[in-house]
Amino acid sequence: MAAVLASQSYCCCNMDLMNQGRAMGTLGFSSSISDEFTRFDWQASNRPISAAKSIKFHVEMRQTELPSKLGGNGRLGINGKVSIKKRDVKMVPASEVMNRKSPNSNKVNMVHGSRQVVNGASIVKRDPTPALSKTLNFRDYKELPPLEDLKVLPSDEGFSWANENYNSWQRTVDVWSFVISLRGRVLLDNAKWAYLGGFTEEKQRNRRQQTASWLRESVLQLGPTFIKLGQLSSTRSDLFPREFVNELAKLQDRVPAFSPEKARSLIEKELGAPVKILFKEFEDRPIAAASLGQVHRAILHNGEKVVVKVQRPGLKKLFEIDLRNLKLIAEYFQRSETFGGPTRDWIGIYEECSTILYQEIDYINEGRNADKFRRDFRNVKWVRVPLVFWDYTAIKVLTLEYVPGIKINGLDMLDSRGFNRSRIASRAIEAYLIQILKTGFFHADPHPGNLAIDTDEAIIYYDFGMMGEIKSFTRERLLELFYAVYEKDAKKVMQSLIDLEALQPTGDMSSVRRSVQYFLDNLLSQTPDQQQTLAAIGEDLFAIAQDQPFRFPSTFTFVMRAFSTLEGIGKILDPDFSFAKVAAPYAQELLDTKQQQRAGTQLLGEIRKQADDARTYTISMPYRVQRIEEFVRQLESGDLKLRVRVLESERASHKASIRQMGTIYTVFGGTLLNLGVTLSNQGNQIIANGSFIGAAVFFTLFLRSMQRVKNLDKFEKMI
Ligand SMILES: Nc1ncnc2c1ncn2[C@@H]1O[C@H](COP(=O)(O)OP(=O)(O)OP(=O)(O)O)[C@@H](O)[C@H]1O
Repeated sequence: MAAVLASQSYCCCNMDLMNQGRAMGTLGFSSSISDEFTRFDWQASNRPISAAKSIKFHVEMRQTELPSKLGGNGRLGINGKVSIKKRDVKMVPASEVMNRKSPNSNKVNMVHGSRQVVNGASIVKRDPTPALSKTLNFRDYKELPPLEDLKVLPSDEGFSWANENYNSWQRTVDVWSFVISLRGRVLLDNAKWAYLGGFTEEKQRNRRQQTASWLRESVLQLGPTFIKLGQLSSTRSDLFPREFVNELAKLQDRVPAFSPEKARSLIEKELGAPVKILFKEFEDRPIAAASLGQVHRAILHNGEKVVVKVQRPGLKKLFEIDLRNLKLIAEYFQRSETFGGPTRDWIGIYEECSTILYQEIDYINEGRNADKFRRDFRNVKWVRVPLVFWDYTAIKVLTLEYVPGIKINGLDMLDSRGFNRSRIASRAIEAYLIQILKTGFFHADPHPGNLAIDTDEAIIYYDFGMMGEIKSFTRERLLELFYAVYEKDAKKVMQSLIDLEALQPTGDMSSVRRSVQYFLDNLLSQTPDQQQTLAAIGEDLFAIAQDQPFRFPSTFTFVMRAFSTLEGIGKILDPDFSFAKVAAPYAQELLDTKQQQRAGTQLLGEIRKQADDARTYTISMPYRVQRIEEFVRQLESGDLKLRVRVLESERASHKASIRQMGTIYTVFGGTLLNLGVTLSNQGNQIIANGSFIGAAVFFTLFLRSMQRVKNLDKFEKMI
């Protein structure tokens, strides 16, 4: 079949692509009718394709269902090689391919590349039968965009942290200089506002903005540990002002890359063989560099295109030095009023961060996470998770299937492919709802760099270093919280928050309850067109938390942050996007489940009642049973409880008055004792003796009172 297809095919390829002379690329094609696609490996010689006599396609084993209109019937496994003669190849400049509709095509030729690279091709199947004369649109499926078009990443040379032989003392000095400067800046800002006064809100914002920019630059200078912590802090709107959070979020794109020599030597050390033996091809220039590692493209000997994520050399040692200092910093912040002092749990935050950091530098852990995440979504066709190549993976090297896509916020590219943006936005949120409500295993960092869109509008996930898990216990509590919010019941909301350890119960919770009630009233009284964004709701929540004994667990803040990031992405993709609309069926499902549970409980109650009634009729009721029933009735109506309560409070007040008398006896006894001593010193022995006797009587009375209190306590324990 493949041969037939080839012999009858006419191919037009993108000239830019042809002239690159790359040894290998992959093209895919999709039928414009069925939208099923087949993948082709495009093999050419090392010289430019324009100089080659023919272009060979190695057809991959993916099955396709050729539409019957095209002569196909049912499933078809295509395997083998397809050669297309050069005279059948028409070269078209990339720009033309992108904008032009081929005369026989009912679709614009597909373009690809998350980095503005335009590669496209189409095959026009020539067939004498008019019914079969259809266009099959080719699209480069796993094409490696030319490196020249990729952004050149800044190098890490010149940064002190890039040198692996860290001098522990020098590093400590660098870190503490930063902390002292930060403290100085914050103190100066506070002093200016307090003493000079007259600062408008806008001026304060500008000043905060300056400090935030300074902080981002300093963090970049301090290197991986601080960059990662900065990125993590950009999720904590509950801890830092908005300007800081926004600046720190920019760290995502600004991390310098390390040299290919370092990358190659680390791969060799980790995988036990030189790169040129391990891979058929390995690109020295990384396609991305992040705080903890960088990503290189490569091709395995079997032709599989992969990405190799290589960890920054010497990270563990750097973490050890930095975390030692960070612990001291957290302890210092905990004591310092400037940094929120005892109202913030800095030590707890330090511990969370250190756990995350160590988890993130274990790529085996990341690979396992990717596998689990892929399993969770195996039945959801529109979510794609790269495969892990375990034979090429170690603690510091992770090799994954190369699954390129368009960045989820790359609007121009999405539009040029005719993608349905609103569907993409809904899918992004829905995938997240599945993680939170169903699988309980969620991607804790779904920023736009970690989400891309595949050729069939599927969502591709990258980076599984930071995953969150919602244990079934927590999930149940979260559901309770959801139901309580739905029922607008502030008391239940508070109880769920206490169970989730998000709220610390203190003596007087009335102010917290008022804040929660206010929040609920505002949240639920809105009409659909007044609905706040999730980000705004999150901010309200965090604002409430500022003055209350709340400490949101990191899981909660990650979930909130993830939802508001995705909601932001949703709004960029589709201005009419509504989170509530996507979430509604899930919320309804949860409410239905609750309803069913309630119905189940009611049924149980009914059965119990009927059993009781049956017993009433069949068993004769002697006097004793009647008494017991009367007793139970009183218990149920609360009479008995009321009386017990009265007795309890009576006993408590009785004890308090005995204690009060005891105190009075001691005061009198002490005074008489003092008087006796003074009189005795003055030689007035007879009156002094009288005072001593009086003192003895009062002390005896005091001892008796204490004994009575003790007896009452004993009695209370007995009943
Ligand atoms: N399997 C893949 N196929 C194609 N591109 C990939 C793949 N994995 C990663 N990338 C690209 O590399 C970039 C960085 O990858 P990744 O997020 O996994 O690195 P990271 O070091 O964990 O970064 P960070 O922790 O800062 O998010 C991604 O945004 C994506 O563009």
